[in-house]
Amino acid sequence: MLETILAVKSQENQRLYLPEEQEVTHYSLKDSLLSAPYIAGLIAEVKKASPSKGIIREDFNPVKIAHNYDQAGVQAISVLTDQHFFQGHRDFLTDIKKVVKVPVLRKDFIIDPVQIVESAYIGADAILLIGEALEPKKLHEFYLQARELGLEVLVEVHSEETLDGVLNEFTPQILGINNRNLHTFETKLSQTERMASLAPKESLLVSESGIFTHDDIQEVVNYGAKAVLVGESLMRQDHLGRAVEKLMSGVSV
Ligand SMILES: O=C(O)c1ccccc1NCC(=O)[C@H](O)[C@H](O)COP(=O)(O)O
Repeated sequence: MLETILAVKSQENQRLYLPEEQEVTHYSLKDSLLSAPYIAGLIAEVKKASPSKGIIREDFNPVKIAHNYDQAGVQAISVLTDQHFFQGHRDFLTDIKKVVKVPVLRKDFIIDPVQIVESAYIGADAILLIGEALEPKKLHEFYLQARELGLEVLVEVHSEETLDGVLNEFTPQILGINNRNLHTFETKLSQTERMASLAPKESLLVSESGIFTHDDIQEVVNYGAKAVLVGESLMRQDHLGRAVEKLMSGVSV
C-alpha cells in the first residue's frame, strides 16, 4: 500500500505553495508532550478518512474538531493534509493553527524538500517523516532541513529493520513506532512492545495507531511510550471532550 501512496505522491505536482505570510505562535511538540498531566502525552488526530477504513467521520469540520481537542486539554494535534487517500487538505492545518494553542503536526507523506518548506509556510509546528518512505540518508537530510526551518520532526517507523537503518544515521528527538502493518493495515500494540527496547533513551517515544482505550494507553506506556497518537477512536466520537477525558483518565465524565 505504501508503494501505491508514494507513487501517487510523486506524480502529484509537488509545487511550492506559499500562502500569505501570517503571524503565528509556535509551540514545541516535545515540550508539550512531556508536560502532559496524564500517564502519556496525547497527539489527537484530525482525520476524515483513511485507506484502511474509508470515511471515518461524516460530520467533519476540522477547525471545530481541533478547537474541541484543544479545549479538552490534548498536548498536540495531528492534521492529515493528504487529499488523495485521507481527504485532508493543507488549508485545514492553516485554519486550525489560528484557533488552537497547542503544537500542530502536519501528517502527510513527505517525499520532496518542497513539502518541508511548504509545511513551515502553512503554519506547522512539526512534520512527520516516515522511515519506510525515505532512505535513511535522505530522511536525515530532510530532518535537518526541517529543524533549520524551526520545525520539529516525528520520525515514524513500522519495523525493526527501518528503525535500525534510521539509528545508523542519527538519533531522532521524537520517535514514533507505528503499530499499523503497511501491507495488511492490521494494527497490533505488540509492535510497540517489540520495538520500544530498541529505541534510544534520548528519543521521546510515541506509540501510534490502533489505540482505542485507556487500557491500550496503559499497555504502550508499560512498554516505554511517553506519548500516543490517536485518530480513529476519537474521530468516531460525538463528544470529543468526554472522549479525550475517558481515553486519558480511564474515567467516564
Ligand atoms: O490510517 C490508515 O489507514 C493508514 C494507511 C496507510 C498508511 C497510513 C495510515 N494512517 C496514518 C496514521 O499513521 C494514522 O492516521 C495515525 O497513526 C492514527 O491511527 P489510528 O488511531 O489507528 O487512526
